[in-house]
Amino acid sequence: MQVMTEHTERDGDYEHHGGFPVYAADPDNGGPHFGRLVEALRTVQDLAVSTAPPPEVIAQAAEQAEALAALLAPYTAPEGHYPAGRSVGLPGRGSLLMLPWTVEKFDRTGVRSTGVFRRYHMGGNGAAHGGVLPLLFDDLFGMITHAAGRPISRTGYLHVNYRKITPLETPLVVEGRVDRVDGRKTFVSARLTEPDGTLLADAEALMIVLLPGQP
Ligand SMILES: CCCCCCCC/C=C\CCCCCCCC(=O)SCCNC(=O)CCNC(=O)[C@H](O)C(C)(C)COP(=O)(O)OP(=O)(O)OC[C@H]1O[C@@H](n2cnc3c(N)ncnc32)[C@H](O)[C@@H]1OP(=O)(O)O
Repeated sequence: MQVMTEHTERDGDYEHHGGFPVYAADPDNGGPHFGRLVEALRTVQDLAVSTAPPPEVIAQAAEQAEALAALLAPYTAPEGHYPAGRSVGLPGRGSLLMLPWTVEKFDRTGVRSTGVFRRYHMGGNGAAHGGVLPLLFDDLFGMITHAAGRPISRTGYLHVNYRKITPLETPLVVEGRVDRVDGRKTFVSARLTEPDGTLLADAEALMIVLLPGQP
């Protein structure tokens, strides 16, 4: 996967990143234990929304969670200086906010990512929550815009068509591309499918290049 490297082909005005801080991928993916920590925390998230332990177990879990928070709290760092979101070799770039998906293709012609929605992402009746699909598409559209060499852009609008119930714990594919560029505007689209091509959802969005200094 090629992300924000010196070799990525870019538009001439690429360096105008609005007011964004300068980010760089973390080549170490947060070091030898970070991926393990993120996966353990994801499993805790899955269990936190799907278990009904007795009060004494909840009390024990609360104590351990509070102890973990106290362990990490002294190490807060400025945006762009922690591995979460920059560990491009980890599912969801090592960010708990992102879906734990793996980028398989990342170039000017588009981005493809594969993964599953987990228990944590459930809405109702065993299906993925409607709100996590825009999250998946929005992050994909950010990557597509980036992979196409466009300057840092923000989402102007994002439209999702929910075509079919999105299952949990089922390998899925999301793939999208730039459809059209018009000045600062990048029109992008993507499809979420099962491996056999069954369409679950599709989306289109407008990504707008930030002006110098724009937040
Ligand atoms: C990381 C480390 C290394 C590893 C890297 C791994 C890969 C990384 C990949 C990726 C990186 C991540 C990159 C970030 C991605 C983030 C994505 C988001 O979710 S952003 C959050 C949600 N979006 C907002 O919060 C925007 C809020 N809105 C705004 O800030 C403004 O509206 C803004 C800047 C988007 C535009 O405002 P104006 O005043 O500059 O521009 P105006 O004139 O309004 O619009 C420009 C053109 O766009 C049209 N336009 C604007 N909004 C529209 C809309 N909603 N519908 C239709 N047209 C719209 C306008 O009509 C105008 O068009 P005409 O030039 O006249 O043709």
